[in-house]
Amino acid sequence: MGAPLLVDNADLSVKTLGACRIDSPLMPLLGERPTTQHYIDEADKVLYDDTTSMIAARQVDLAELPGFEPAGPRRKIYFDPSKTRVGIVTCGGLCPGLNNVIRGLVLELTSHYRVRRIFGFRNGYQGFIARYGHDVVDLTPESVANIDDDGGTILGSSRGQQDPGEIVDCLSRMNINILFVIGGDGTLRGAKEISRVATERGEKIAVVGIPKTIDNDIPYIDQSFGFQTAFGKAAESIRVAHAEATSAPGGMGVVRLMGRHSGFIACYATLAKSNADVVLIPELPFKLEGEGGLLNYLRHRVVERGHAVVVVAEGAGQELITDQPEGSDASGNRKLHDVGPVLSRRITEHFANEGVELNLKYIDPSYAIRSVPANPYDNVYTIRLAHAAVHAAMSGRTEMVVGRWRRRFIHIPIALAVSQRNQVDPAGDLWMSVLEATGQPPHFE
Ligand SMILES: Nc1ncnc2c1ncn2[C@@H]1O[C@H](COP(=O)(O)OP(=O)(O)O)[C@@H](O)[C@H]1O
Ligand SMILES: O=P(O)(O)OC[C@H]1O[C@](O)(COP(=O)(O)O)[C@@H](O)[C@@H]1O
Ligand SMILES: [Mg+2]
Repeated sequence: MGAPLLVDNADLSVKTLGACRIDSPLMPLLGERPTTQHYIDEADKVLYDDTTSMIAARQVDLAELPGFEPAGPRRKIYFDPSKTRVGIVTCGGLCPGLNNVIRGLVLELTSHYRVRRIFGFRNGYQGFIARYGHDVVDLTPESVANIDDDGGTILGSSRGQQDPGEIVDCLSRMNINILFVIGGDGTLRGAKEISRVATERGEKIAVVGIPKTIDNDIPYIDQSFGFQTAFGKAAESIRVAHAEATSAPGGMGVVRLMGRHSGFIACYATLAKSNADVVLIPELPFKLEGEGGLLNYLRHRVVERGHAVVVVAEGAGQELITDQPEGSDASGNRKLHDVGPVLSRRITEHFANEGVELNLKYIDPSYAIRSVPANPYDNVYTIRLAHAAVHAAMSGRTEMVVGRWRRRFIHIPIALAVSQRNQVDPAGDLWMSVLEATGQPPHFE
């Protein structure tokens, strides 16, 4: 759940393609400046641990404390901008802000580094594979100027595994030096494979990721881009559910939100509009029946208050559904059972058995929360991530992603970014806030 203390400097060290010998065109902007609370020098580190007890537990000297490499422009870079060719790809499910990242990469590459050739690969990793026949897209400042007005991705996306060898063949044929991958854990595993094959072949290709996850499930990132937009949109459904529930006798709203393995959207959307009575997340199994079960709790709530609102993340309560077939999607992700309708049916049956009036309204806004344009916060966040990714790649960093950790922009090795899943910690302060806001018991058991 939380980040393990076992991480050390070796896990945080970022690979590079070689020595940086070229003066960065950003030198005039950069100059010489020391680390402050608003700026980190490239030679400095961002501490992994951020409490005195965590640092004390290390029992090492200050210089040995594990730290992330800070993001930002380097004074010397690896690639010669005038000869650098760049590819960009978006993979996996949609997330608000994908177009913003594409736009940010293109604008930074062209306006500051004067890179001249940027190719967009269509429909995820399929775009590299000849038999799919997807054209590459020339990306220019003009072509990306206003793409951030729309949700989705102008490049398209896909699931389904592709051969990293064929992907590297394509990159070599096109003389591409830098590949930016925008995607989640699956995409980043793919990116790591691409980087491995390129290295085996002696190809100097920088592979830099901008982590995309609407579920906020990639670790070492305070919050993923698009997440704030998504939970803000999800909160609207909770508001609607509350209005329905309070406007009918025995009113109940059930809102199902995305979140396969991590209940962050459910928690944040609930806190953004504190009128849910119960939040159910994948991290916390719950019981329906019995004195301490969910059904009993909801019935009391409706009898006492006249209404109730339940927010359920899609991965919650999977253990309760045994009569639906198992399956997986094209990328091998397990297909989940649809908990919302099952939960609604069980609530309806329970109220009927107990003779308590119920007016249940079920709302599932799933795709409506991830296909929207980014909000102003995510506009800012995505452009800053894009800037950081371009600086990292031009300096020859590879097999890494950019992220924001404790408000500092940092480089994270892909291996570390996919080493575990970020989840809501039932013993953490986020879940405590949810319990405070809803008044629900810590467990339904
Ligand atoms: N272990 C892996 N190695 C190589 N490619 C992978 C791996 N896991 C997933 N991928 C590929 O990455 C792409 C996106 O993965 P997916 O799981 O659909 O989305 P996300 O990146 O959001 O997790 C797909 O083309 C998928 O086949
Ligand atoms: O229906 P699709 O396109 O396969 O995607 C749906 C799934 O992707 C997710 O949004 C997770 O994707 P990310 O966290 O990688 O963005 C799940 O919450 C959701 O079930
Ligand atoms: Mg994934």
